[in-house]
Amino acid sequence: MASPLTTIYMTQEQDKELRAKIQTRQQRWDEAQDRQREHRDPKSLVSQAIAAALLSDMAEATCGQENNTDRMPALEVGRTYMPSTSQLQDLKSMRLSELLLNTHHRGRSLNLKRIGPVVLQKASSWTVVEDAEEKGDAERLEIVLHDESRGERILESCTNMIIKEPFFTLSDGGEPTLRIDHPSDLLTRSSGVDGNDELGFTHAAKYKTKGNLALRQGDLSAAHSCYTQGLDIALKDRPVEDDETHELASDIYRNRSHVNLLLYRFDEALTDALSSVNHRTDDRSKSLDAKAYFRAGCAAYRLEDWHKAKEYFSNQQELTPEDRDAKLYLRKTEARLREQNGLGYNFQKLKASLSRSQPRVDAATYTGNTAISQTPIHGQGLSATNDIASGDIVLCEKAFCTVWSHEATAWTTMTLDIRDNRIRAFPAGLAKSLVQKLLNNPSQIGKIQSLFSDHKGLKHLIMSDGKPIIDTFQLHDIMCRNAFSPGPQFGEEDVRRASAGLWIRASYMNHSCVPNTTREFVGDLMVVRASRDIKAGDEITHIYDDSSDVDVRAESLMRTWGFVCACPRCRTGREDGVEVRARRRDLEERANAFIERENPRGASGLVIRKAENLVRAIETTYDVERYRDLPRPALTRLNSWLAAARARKNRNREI
Ligand SMILES: C[S@@+](CC[C@H](N)C(=O)[O-])C[C@H]1O[C@@H](n2cnc3c(N)ncnc32)[C@H](O)[C@@H]1O
Repeated sequence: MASPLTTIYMTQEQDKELRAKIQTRQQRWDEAQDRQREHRDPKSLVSQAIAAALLSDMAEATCGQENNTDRMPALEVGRTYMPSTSQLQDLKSMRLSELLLNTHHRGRSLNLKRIGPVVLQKASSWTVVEDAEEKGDAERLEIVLHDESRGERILESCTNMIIKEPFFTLSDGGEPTLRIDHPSDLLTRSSGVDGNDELGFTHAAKYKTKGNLALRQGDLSAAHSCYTQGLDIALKDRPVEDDETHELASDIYRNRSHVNLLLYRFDEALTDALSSVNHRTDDRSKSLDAKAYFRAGCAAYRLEDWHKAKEYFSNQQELTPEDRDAKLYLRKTEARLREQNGLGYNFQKLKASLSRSQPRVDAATYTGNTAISQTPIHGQGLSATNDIASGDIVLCEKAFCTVWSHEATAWTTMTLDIRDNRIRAFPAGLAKSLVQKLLNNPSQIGKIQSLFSDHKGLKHLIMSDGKPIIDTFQLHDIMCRNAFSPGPQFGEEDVRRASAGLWIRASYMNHSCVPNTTREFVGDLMVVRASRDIKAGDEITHIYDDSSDVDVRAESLMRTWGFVCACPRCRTGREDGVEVRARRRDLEERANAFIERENPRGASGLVIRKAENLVRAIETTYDVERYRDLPRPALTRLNSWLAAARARKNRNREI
């Protein structure tokens, strides 16, 4: 995506191979349908897992990163199903031996124990599990794509787990498997933390101490578990009015807020920090409350709720007027509020703050010139709330989520979508980061769910057993229709690990081949400017794919966004006929080769005349009448080259 998401064009051979690889699964399916569910010997399954784990470790050690598209993991997509939205208490427990192949066991739950190592593959992780209560049988359990929580691999970090409404099917390799696509279908109890200690106040204090120790050792997940258990005990057994318990609970909330900030769980960090505030007037309490407000402010800042952040940092400053952090963060928050209110960005400063290790800007989103509304082009879109002059900012949006090609989290996978039989490049790394961010911060789920996608999925946030329900198929389709690439800002782009991001407000902009805006990126800040005067009420459009040839553009618009563009430019382009378009493509290629070869600085009169001849030749491929109000993109680069060469020549003459 100079355009949208990086398209990886595969050779016919590669395309055939990939389809074959994915489709052998179908044959295995047909074979498996006839098979009775066999007894699965735990020992042999565990041995398979050990061998596979060793092999995948060796592959990792010897190959490192794959270096061609063949080796990109391939996923079949489009076989969607809903995540479980039931509470565990409403599900009837079942045994592993009752599983039926190709079945979603709705209304049931499985209590399992991991008995094998975890085999880590790029697109999934799998292990071996047995029934927690009925030994003797075992099955393969696989998490597709999203085996991560709080920065830890989920399967590796737990031994006991419950699957809600289990889906028993075949893996890509044809193995009967308990498959988990939606992270909320799996409930785990973290290993290493004993939840069955004697209850009582002294133990809540013990958990606090254990949590502090885990925090010092950098084990954030364990620290979080300890604090949570400490809070459970403290709040369950003693009335909160009890002073001692109240103070202990406050301490644990404040500490857990700190851990949550480190875990990027800003929703809980905010509620924890506010729950810990005591409003007492002695110096010690004031200082602890100031600390809590600082944490609440940081959480609100990361959630980009600038008004709340300002309120909390102001509360902190009131309690501890000399605190330098409070002053610094108040200043930063006020700068964000100015940006949000349209009082301008310091682009120079923002650009200077960027580097490969810091590719994201500290800036707010400004959407003031736009409104979301129904549009004639398609569904919802953006319209201008006031007149915007050519060159002025329409909106500036900080990405909700990005991954950069040079970051470890970036990776692209190839998908074959069985709904339209098309192969696409999918930013799987971005998908994982997005799921993680939403699981960590359920308050953000609604705005993502409202974005356009083909798979409708869930309409609003549902919490179940303390977890937000995430429909990963819905997120997959949302990403396919809305993600963009911020381009190669920090060095070469690697197609196997393409940079990609999601900008929520900008996602509402429909495509036009004659758009009224341009977009550029400053790190993860998308800056959209008017490319001509826009009147209040006009729809704001940008170009999803700017290939100059109508067929190339149409293929990309259909492959990536699933629509046929009916604009005058596409209509006129098609009317040109095959021969004229082929001639134009050929001339454009010659023009591009010319530009690569010839430097406009110091170009001789002869070279300039060559460029002028090429311009004239390309112009003959555009019918004057039909193209009167339409752009002629095959000329854009060459005309810029000519303008630069002539300007240089004139300057030389003046000297
Ligand atoms: C990023 S969304 C744009 C917002 C979308 N209209 C909505 O209702 O939220 C992209 C999707 O909008 C539709 N779309 C955008 N521009 C279009 C156009 N010029 N013609 C037809 N459909 C378009 C396509 O379905 C595309 O996949």
